[in-house]
Amino acid sequence: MGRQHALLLPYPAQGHVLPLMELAHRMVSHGFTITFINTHFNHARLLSAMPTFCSNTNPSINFISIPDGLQPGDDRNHVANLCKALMTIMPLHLEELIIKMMHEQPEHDKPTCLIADETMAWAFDVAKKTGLRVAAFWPASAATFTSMRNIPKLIQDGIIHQHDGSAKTSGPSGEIFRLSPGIPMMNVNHLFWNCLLDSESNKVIFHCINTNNESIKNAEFVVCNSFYEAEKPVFDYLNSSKILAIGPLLSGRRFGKPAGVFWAEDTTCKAWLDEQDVNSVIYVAFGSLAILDERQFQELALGLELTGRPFLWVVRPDITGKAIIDLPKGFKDQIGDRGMVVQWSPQQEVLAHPAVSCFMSHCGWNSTMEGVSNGVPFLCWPYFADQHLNQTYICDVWKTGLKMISDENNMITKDQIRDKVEELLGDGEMKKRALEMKEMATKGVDKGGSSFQNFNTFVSAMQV
Ligand SMILES: O=c1ccn([C@@H]2O[C@H](COP(=O)(O)OP(=O)(O)O[C@H]3O[C@H](CO)[C@@H](O)[C@H](O)[C@H]3O)[C@@H](O)[C@H]2O)c(=O)[nH]1
Repeated sequence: MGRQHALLLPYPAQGHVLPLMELAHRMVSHGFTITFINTHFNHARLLSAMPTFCSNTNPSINFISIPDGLQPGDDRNHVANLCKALMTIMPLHLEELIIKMMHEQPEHDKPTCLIADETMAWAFDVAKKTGLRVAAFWPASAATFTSMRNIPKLIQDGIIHQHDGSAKTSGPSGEIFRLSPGIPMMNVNHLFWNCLLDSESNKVIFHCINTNNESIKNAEFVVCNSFYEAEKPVFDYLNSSKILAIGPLLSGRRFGKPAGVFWAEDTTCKAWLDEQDVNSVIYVAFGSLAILDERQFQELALGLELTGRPFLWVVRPDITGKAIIDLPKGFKDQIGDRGMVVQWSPQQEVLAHPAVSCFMSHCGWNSTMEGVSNGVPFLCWPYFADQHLNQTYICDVWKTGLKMISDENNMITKDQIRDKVEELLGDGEMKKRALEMKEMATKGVDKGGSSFQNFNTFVSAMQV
């Protein structure tokens, strides 16, 4: 058996690149050579966040890039425009790349398979055409995956409209349904494609998902960054040997360094955490895409001040969508050493630090899995996409967190922030359950665990 050469293609966003890069490192440890295909735009970001990025990486991983179809200066956080551009332009570049590699590389080094993000399912058609084996990577929950695969059923059951996936029956809290007993309740208005900030984007993504539902039939496996024990009813409902839970990929104990981040990590917060009491620090971070309006941003700062507790707050340079970020007047003096603000943290290490007591999060799936695998309870502040459903898992299924709730002015107030922190940290049962989840997650990835075994099944099958 020769050394297998896998092409890995992420959706071009931080929450997708990071876990796929971790998968690349794990595959290398099982004898694969990897070509990791970023967009030109993200490749440049990775290099500017860490100039030694490529040279410091495992020599069995080769980084290359192709165009994403957008122009310089275009907004790449606009999910619908990005997806449209990717689907139109990228297939040609990917096909050209594969054909070139097939021609130019020596026999023992030719690519053998493509593992692409499920949201880039058009790539499976390209791979099939060029004779590569295909697997899909799904970076989020199996519940979200299931909701997308069940679009035909939701249409048939009269839950969503066929033309755009929106709710058929409307009400103040949307229509709530359950796909099958044990699966978390879902709100039609919170389905992934109904939650992308504007109706045009929702429609575009709904159509992408329908196209992907066809292309994914080409994939031999779907490897999912979740673990069986976290979503047992969903995996049982899917009842497919093709869908393999192999997560959590990103925890405190990662294989892969460098991390593959788009912003330089501020590692000074680790020394600051070392000086804090055990189980004392509120960690606040909203992933790579969420935006807070300026009023809400200021209120959050005041809320953290009001808690009187130490906090570590990730304020991404684009968190308010504006070039300049204004903290409330006098905030830094008021806070002194009690709080630390960074632009980007080494999050997996932060969450594994004993000083961290809770995680105020937008509930992106990676952040959710990272909190879970470190036994950290959550304060949930979802923004869009799958994050409401992830909140349902945290608060209603695993019961390891509390929901932050907007008031009539669409604000999460400073008083609520203080009160929810106190409620969460005063609830010993919540922490106990979080530690139980941690134990399950850890067991899953340890030798002999469910994710460990699924990963072995996957790599062995792709090596035949
Ligand atoms: O200061 C920070 C903040 C975040 N992260 C990392 O960045 C990743 C963020 O991923 P995630 O929590 O999933 O959030 P998003 O960046 O918002 O991810 C997008 O992709 C996810 C996977 O599909 C979806 O679940 C989200 O809704 C979607 O917004 C995580 O690994 C974090 O550890 C850092 O390393 N440092």
